[in-house]
Amino acid sequence: MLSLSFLCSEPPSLYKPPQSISDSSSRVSTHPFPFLPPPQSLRVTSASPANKLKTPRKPIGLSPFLHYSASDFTMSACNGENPRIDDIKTKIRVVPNFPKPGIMFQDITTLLLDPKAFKDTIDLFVERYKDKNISVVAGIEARGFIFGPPIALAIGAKFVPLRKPRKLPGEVISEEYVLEYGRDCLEMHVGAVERSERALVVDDLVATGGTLCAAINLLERAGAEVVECACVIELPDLKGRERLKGKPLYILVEAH
Ligand SMILES: O=P(O)(O)OC[C@H]1O[C@H](OP(=O)(O)OP(=O)(O)O)[C@H](O)[C@@H]1O
Ligand SMILES: Nc1ncnc2[nH]cnc12
Repeated sequence: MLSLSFLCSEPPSLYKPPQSISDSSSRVSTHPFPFLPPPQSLRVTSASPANKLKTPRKPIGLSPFLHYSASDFTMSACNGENPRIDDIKTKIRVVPNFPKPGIMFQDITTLLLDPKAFKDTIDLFVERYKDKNISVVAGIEARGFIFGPPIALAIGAKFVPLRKPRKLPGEVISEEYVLEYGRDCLEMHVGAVERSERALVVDDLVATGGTLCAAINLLERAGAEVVECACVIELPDLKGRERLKGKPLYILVEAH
């Protein structure tokens, strides 16, 4: 097996612990759902470099936590996008101190329990990418495998899994990267992507941006053009979008 390994650049700043965590011994607290903790101050946004190219972003002040722009309202055929995003953000559980102390873990498994919110999530991405001539959706293990395939099927693109080391059986290229809580590596099958293909990278969350950076590097080394990266959640305080080599990032929800 041929394995070429490259190391992504260090993140500009790693995770800063939250100012107060009420329950440091337990990972789960209370929530509107009996079994879920309360949502953090999640801010809803569809801002991305791609949007900025189309329409200047102008918050219209619906709420201190909801930042909409004119372009947000034009991205959906019936202007129903923001209620959908509002609902999606309430379905994401925040688990303090997982997988280690100080991390506020954004848990999308609770979003998956709600078929409407899960479908709305996929639909929002499909509406954005269906006419963008994308031939490859590259999903990042593991949670990018949940959102990537339904998007790929809906827009008529192939799905390419970007996997953790030693999971793919064929010849691979590899990229190492630095995480919010450790180091890791992504691999892609040689031949899965052809030169000049237009690729979308999908994951559940961008934190430091190291994972997306590694994914972009893999696709570009194969000769593909990375059109955009798409995630459900961004942790903007970690400035991950600054590590994406100038590629646009589209997200549904910001978490602080
Ligand atoms: O922007 P970054 O700092 O690179 O972090 C984001 C990545 O971290 C999480 O995956 P994780 O590595 O925890 O793996 P998992 O999906 O297999 O749990 C998340 O699903 C992203 O892939
Ligand atoms: N805070 C977080 N929640 C969920 N996944 C993550 N990956 C990196 N940071 C994360």
